[in-house]
Amino acid sequence: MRLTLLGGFLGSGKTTWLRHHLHHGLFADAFVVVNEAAETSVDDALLSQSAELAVVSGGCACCEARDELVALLRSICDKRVSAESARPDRIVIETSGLADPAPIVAAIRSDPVLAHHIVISGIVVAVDAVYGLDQLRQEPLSRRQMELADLLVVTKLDEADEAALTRLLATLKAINPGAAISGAVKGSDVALPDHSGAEPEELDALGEAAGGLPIRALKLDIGEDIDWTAFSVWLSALIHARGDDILRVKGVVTAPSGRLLLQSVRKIVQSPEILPADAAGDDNSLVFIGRGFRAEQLDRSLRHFAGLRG
Ligand SMILES: Nc1nc2c(ncn2[C@@H]2O[C@H](COP(=O)(O)OP(=O)(O)OP(=O)(O)O)[C@@H](O)[C@H]2O)c(=O)[nH]1
Repeated sequence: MRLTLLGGFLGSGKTTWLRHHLHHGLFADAFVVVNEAAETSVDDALLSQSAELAVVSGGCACCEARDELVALLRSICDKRVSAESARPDRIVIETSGLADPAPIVAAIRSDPVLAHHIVISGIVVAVDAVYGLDQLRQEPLSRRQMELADLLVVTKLDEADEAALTRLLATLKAINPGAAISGAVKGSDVALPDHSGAEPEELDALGEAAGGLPIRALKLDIGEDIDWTAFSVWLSALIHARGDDILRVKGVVTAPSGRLLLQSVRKIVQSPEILPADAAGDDNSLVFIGRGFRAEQLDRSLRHFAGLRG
């Protein structure tokens, strides 16, 4: 089986790109494994409509959940052998935004069963056209992900400033000259601008601590009796004020207008997407990923703002 590892930093556009390619043939019939750093079922709610799917949610597949991932891949190999079927012939693993692809590749290659059945055919890394350069400057993990890619997919070209984009492209070329680079808008391939004359950024060496405090994921239950207007004002204000620390928010809420997928990447908030009533997913909890805040602080702030006790 050919295996594609799909990585990229928090909110870089992995799920959007994969969802598009599941619908449009590149990964038709692939078995999809989604790895989430936090327990949120947003990605499987979005992807389960188009693929056979399994979720590894006990942490990042490069560390805490590595054994879980290996066991899952072994079970896919066993089923294929016992069914004497050529399917699936392809696996895609969407890693969490906090995963380093290298230990995942090493875990697959060093397991005798997996090494026998699985060929790693490529590491695809999504790069956010808006925040990619900042992430290269500040986040050691993000830089490592981009350095390891065989294919760098620069996403969100529709949001990017052209000068910053050509600088990002030149910098990607400089840090990973062997990788192919493509562009995407909402998953569809889009031509990249000419960046042959652009100067790459001189990146400083990043120690492991360069990103400051560790990035953590936490889940906030918001309950069912919340005042939705107060909640949405609170969330917008929070992201506006702390969007450099709160790197990613996502979750599903049951609001009066239906089941809504809410998400933001730093200060960019997506318009809520209405999910089918029967799509997978836990409602009324949001996952916040970032640094410099605690669950109790967020909970207290929300309750105070929304006038809730408890
Ligand atoms: N404007 C625009 N928004 C995009 C594009 N691709 C993704 N997004 C938005 O960016 C946000 C994050 O996209 P996802 O595909 O969920 O990113 P991800 O890398 O899977 O996120 P995590 O799994 O949480 O790390 C969502 O709000 C998407 O709708 C794009 O090409 N253009």
